Amino acid sequence: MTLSVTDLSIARGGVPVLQGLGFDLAPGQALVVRGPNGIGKTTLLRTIAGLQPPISGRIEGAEDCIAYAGHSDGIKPTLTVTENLTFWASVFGASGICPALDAFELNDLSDRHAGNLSAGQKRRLGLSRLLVTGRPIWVLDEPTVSLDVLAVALFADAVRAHLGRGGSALVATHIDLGLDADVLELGPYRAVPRAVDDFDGDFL
Ligand SMILES: Nc1ncnc2c1ncn2[C@@H]1O[C@H](COP(=O)(O)OP(=O)(O)OP(=O)(O)O)[C@@H](O)[C@H]1O
Repeated sequence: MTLSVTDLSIARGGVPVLQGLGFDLAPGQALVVRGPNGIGKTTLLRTIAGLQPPISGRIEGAEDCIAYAGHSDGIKPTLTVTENLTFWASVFGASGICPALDAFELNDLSDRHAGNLSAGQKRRLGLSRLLVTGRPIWVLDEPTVSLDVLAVALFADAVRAHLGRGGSALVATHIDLGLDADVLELGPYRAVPRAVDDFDGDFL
């Protein structure tokens, strides 16, 4: 399934941040979203994941196809690692959790309560959820935060394997993941602030 974004304009907190954005993300493709702090990477990914509406524009091919990993890991702290993955597998109808445990080297932690894991371990658990969703389009917001060098490599391997299976990935990151990826630079799409002259005199 190709994700197709056309003439997209988006806002955060009621303030336009990006406008006129368009791109396609095809099966097997990774697209790295780049831009300085505050330009709208998170806002773009939230919009594509369906967590907020755009101002205007079209997003096609996303419905029931997106697995989103945002800043929050979304883990259930009172459940063990295995119980968390089993819960998500049941939600998404996945047949097993072993590939997820293996890919993120979680087997030794499988009986630990998720709330007692370190930040990087929690992040590995949160990312492992991607593998039990069965969804083809991974939308990932700063996925490597808290990960050490080994875990970053595990994550990059998981993305490569996903692309090899015909999946795709849209990744906002400030680091080089070593992926064979295209780059979507958001600078040219920064929304133009309204000129002071555009405001009604009574408002000012
Ligand atoms: N909850 C919010 N309410 C209002 N404005 C927000 C909110 N969250 C972010 N913003 C603003 O929206 C704009 C876009 O923020 P966003 O988080 O999408 O940027 P980003 O490119 O992901 O930044 P970073 O690289 O720092 O994570 C920024 O100006 C930010 O200050």
